[in-house]
Amino acid sequence: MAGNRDRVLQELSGIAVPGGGNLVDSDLIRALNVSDDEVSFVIEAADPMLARALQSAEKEAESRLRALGFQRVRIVTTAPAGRAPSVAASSGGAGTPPPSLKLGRHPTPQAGPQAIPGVQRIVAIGSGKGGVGKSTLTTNLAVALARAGRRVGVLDADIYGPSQPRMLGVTERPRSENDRIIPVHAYGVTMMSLGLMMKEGEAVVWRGPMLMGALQQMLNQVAWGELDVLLVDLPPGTGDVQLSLCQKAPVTGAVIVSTPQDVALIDARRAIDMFDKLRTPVLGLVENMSSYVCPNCGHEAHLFGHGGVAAEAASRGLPFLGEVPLDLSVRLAGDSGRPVAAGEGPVAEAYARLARRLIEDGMA
Ligand SMILES: Nc1ncnc2c1ncn2[C@@H]1O[C@H](COP(=O)(O)OP(=O)(O)OP(=O)(O)O)[C@@H](O)[C@H]1O
Repeated sequence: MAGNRDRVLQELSGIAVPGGGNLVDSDLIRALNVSDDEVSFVIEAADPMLARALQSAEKEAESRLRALGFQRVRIVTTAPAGRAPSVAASSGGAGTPPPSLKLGRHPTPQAGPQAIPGVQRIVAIGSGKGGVGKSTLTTNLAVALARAGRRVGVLDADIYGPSQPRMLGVTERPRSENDRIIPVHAYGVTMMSLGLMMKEGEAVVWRGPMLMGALQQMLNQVAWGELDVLLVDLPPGTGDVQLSLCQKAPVTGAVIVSTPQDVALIDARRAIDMFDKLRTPVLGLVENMSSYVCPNCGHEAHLFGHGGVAAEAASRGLPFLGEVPLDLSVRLAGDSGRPVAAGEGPVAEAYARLARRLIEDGMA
């Protein structure tokens, strides 16, 4: 009950913590769940020493909440096992001291979505299912938009599998200047990715709050400059990153990518429902791997079916933005860091059509 939750927060804000402040305004409470007779939450400390120092605050919270009438009170105090990975970014040359940037800190309290100065629109590219080509679409759409004269940025928020650096052929590390991260540029696109801050293959082991902190830094600490549109490559599914993005930034809307297969469409529906719940408009659907034209005989086959995404869009009253064929050149280009949209041919034209559609509809 909302009233119970407010009472719990009020009680917790009366409990002082070492170093000043209280449990609530020091942003230590996570996963608060309140029902009629039960309350549970996590106190997340920045390090194990602080976690130990917070034990008396935990005890006090438990007895105060029991005194409020809660039958069951479950509190867990945790701290990250290791230090957050620090940024290995350098200004390029060997021997240059690394800049004082650290990604993966806890999120700083923010009253609501915060605009990025100079950035006109933020468009999230999402999918319900992994591997449907969301990152490939983001890269190529960005390149096609840049070729059409738009000022485009790509924020690679696919935190568990950042692939924008590889697909845009970028290996240089971002620089820092006055505590700001200077993004990199390729094919006319301004880009920033966690993948540029980590060694290749290094798994990101951050948990929810640190992920949110990293995303917040990528939105607000990167010097994005003047952009008509910032495309955000989301991780697949419906999780913390999607939620944080819509809470921390004024997202113009989301484009959902799916293959025509039923299983992908089921997951795409989940993604659409999630954006509805987050009150982020779904700007439209894109069908990827739509058709396959045999390079030898020219026969067109529909390996994953065809038209399913357009039908889904029609049944939901959402715009169908267009389709991209299944073509070996897309993968080869992505793997070699030379996006297919930067060249010529039918696939590059498919991305150019999508870009024109977004521009005409005022989304980019
Ligand atoms: N239209 C296409 N034709 C051929 N191959 C494609 C096409 N679109 C994507 N691919 C290939 O499919 C694979 C998955 O694509 P991609 O990484 O973009 O998917 P994703 O949805 O972003 O996946 P993830 O779940 O990792 O975020 C890649 O190897 C990519 O090159």
